[in-house]
Amino acid sequence: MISVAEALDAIFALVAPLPAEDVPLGQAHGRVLARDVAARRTQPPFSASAMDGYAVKGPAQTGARFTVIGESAAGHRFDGPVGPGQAVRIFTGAPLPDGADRVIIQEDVNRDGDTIILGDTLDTATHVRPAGGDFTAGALLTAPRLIGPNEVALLAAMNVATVPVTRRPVVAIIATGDELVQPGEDPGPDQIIASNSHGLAALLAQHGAAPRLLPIARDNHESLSLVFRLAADADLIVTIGGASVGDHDLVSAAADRQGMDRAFYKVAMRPGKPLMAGRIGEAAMIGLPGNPVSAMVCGHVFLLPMLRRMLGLGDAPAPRRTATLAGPLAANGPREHYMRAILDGDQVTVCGRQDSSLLSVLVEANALVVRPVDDGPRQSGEQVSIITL
Ligand SMILES: Nc1nc2c(c(=O)[nH]1)N[C@H]1C(S)=C(S)[C@@H](COP(=O)(O)OP(=O)(O)OC[C@H]3O[C@@H](n4cnc5c(N)ncnc54)[C@H](O)[C@@H]3O)O[C@H]1N2
Ligand code: MOO
Repeated sequence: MISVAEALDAIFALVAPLPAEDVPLGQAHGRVLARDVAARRTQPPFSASAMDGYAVKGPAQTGARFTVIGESAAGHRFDGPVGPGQAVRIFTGAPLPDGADRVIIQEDVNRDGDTIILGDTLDTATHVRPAGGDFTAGALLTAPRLIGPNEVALLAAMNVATVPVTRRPVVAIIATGDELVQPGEDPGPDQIIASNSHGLAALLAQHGAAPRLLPIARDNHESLSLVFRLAADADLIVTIGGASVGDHDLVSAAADRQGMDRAFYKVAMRPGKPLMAGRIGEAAMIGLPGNPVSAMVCGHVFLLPMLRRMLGLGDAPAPRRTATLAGPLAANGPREHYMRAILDGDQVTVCGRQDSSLLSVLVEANALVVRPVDDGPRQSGEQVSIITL
């Protein structure tokens, strides 16, 4: 059995960053910027007022008088210069008139017809936003990066209406097993509902993939071959279940029949031991264990890092941090253990039931405590490594 770190390295070697495609700005949220993008204009394109008030030129002291000669509003500039002793009524976002160097906020002004008299409590700020104060034409939003709402706003301000993003990885998800039916169907007496396939589809979609849930493959070679063929054009094929050593665990043999070039089988981790990975033709293939929590944990530990690599976001394991144990833990065995746990502030409580079939426990948990191989017993108050869910 190889270690989790070795398995992750082997998995990274199975995939490469995908090519870019152009999408309208309205579809860029949640995608990965594939190339640096240059601002197509300067923002603000002119010196602008930051406040509602009066644009004036020259020394502005308490009691000074200015004649109001016009108005500058956002979208409607005042045409012409402002000279000494003159003021232009101005509003936030409006172009600063030529000659003006300062905006006096209206709260600091008394107005009498076309004359303003500056009050006793003048602030010293100019309230002017210089041209290009945010960015200048040609300034870069650098890639790669995940495009969130803030990036969407910046790209819009840069007048970038079409955005180069990494193509979404197409991930075919194949649940396997005679015991499975889809949610909403009528299970027979010995059947259960396929769950982790749907959970993984959600996890992958949330992180930028295009998941495709294929029909459930039954525990025979014909069915498995048929569903594998449906997955042939995916970037990544994820099978669930049938990975262990039982008489009906046929995924490995079925993958071999599809010509799988195997990278590894079995990882020293818990849950997730019977994990396999390789390539089938143009696609990478990951075979996950069937236990619902095992599959979801492998999703966090292997699929998401793999997805980030395909999206061009680099090669890194699931981010970890430390937290303080709220209770003692027994020694760990020979497999790296990903224990479902509840993180509250800095305190982490490991859930009492760790069986890899318990989705209700996974839903209560918001973190995985990562126990190294052969980690000794841990006391309450000790620092442990965690992955947040
Ligand atoms: N003799 C041994 N038995 C087992 C070993 C072992 O080393 N020696 N390993 C155990 C471990 S660890 C795991 S994990 C499981 C994994 O087995 P498989 O990957 O072959 O998974 P299945 O047997 O097909 O299913 C396990 C379990 O999960 C349920 N399942 C499967 N797919 C789904 C799905 N899409 N949604 C919901 N539930 C699913 C399935 O009904 C089983 O209950 O093997 C141990 N055995
Ligand atoms: O590895 Mo299995 O995933 O422990 O339940």
